[in-house]
Amino acid sequence: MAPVADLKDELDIVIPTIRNLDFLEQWRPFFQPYHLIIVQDGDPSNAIQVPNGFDYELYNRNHVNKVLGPKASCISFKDSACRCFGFLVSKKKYIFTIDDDCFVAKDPSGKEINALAQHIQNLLKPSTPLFFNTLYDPFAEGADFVRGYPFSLREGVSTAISHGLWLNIPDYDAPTQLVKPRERNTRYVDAVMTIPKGTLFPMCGMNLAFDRELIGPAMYFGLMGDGQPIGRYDDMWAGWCAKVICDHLGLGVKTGLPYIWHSKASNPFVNLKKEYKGIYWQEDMIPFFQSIVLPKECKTVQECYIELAKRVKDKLGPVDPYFQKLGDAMVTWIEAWNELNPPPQTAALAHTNGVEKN
Ligand SMILES: O=c1ccn([C@@H]2O[C@H](COP(=O)(O)OP(=O)(O)O[C@H]3O[C@@H](CO)[C@H](O)[C@H]3O)[C@@H](O)[C@H]2O)c(=O)[nH]1
Ligand SMILES: [Mn+2]
Repeated sequence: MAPVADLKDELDIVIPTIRNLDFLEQWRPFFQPYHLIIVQDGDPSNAIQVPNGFDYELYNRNHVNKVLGPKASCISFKDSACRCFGFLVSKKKYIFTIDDDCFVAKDPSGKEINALAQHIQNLLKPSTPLFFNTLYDPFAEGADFVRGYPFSLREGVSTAISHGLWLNIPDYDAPTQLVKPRERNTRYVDAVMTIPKGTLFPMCGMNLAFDRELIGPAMYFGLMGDGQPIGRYDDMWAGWCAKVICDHLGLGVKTGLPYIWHSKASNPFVNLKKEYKGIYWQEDMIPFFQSIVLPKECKTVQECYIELAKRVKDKLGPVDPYFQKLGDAMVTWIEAWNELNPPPQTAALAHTNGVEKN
């Protein structure tokens, strides 16, 4: 792999955790130069030990409530969806988010995979959503555009999201887990490809990176877990919203390398209880997202997202009252995002007027 741009001052690593952070020892060579944002879920009185030598900030539920006040209602509790709070408070251009049961995988040659470096490569190089390159990522070393690929499209578009994959425990839904409890993913597919414009995909949050300045406000992981009728659709919801907005704004989404080693299979029966409404509702959710054509007046992610929230309430509200709540929470999320991430000119104005943001 070509030398990787050093983004240590431009990228935060966001980790949701309800367990412990021992997994960081394996990632130390790759992660130590980076700042970690740890979002501790569950009981805030539990002490989470962070291995020595890492630069980090840790937020538990008390911090979420303190930072957001009433807007904290949009941040899920007791679900990996809580990770999006880390996206909100970060001040960096890039985010890499990883689960605490994901370890360093090895490629077929036995070499340890620096997943972060591959995500950075994916994000810094253009995507090609408008015309599929059959030799996959044309910007990868040793690859290029194939014959017949229009030269007018070879510049590509900016990449907003890099979606990595998993060896060992694949990200299957509960019914599939129940039917195939011992199935392990041993296939290492050496490819990165752009997901074509107009095509949705199931975004998994366990090995994911994105450009926060390009798509951050759309990376809301919804209302899941405690007090909600659904779980384990956090990343899926964010992925569908983000992909529709990327398509509208001419941004790219890539999937494939890097792989991580996913070590823990969560309980399929517990997962089924969390997922079952989602499995049923997604037969309405997917046609909804496939039908979305955002107005040309929507020029920012926030404008797109607020429009999307309106349509969620309007079109999915009749499916279940949950979507009314979700639509409102999407608006709250954007309000929180704008409050914590004011546009530069606003921030500068607030500063000159002596209105220091605390
Ligand atoms: O209530 C919770 C549960 C978990 N977490 C943290 O979130 C991640 C993922 O947890 P886990 O590995 O148990 O979940 P999986 O079934 O393997 O994967 C799901 O998680 C999402 C992908 O990231 C997606 O919904 C499923 O693929 C770990 O870091 C837990 O510590 C939590 O914060 N709160
Ligand atoms: Mn897991």
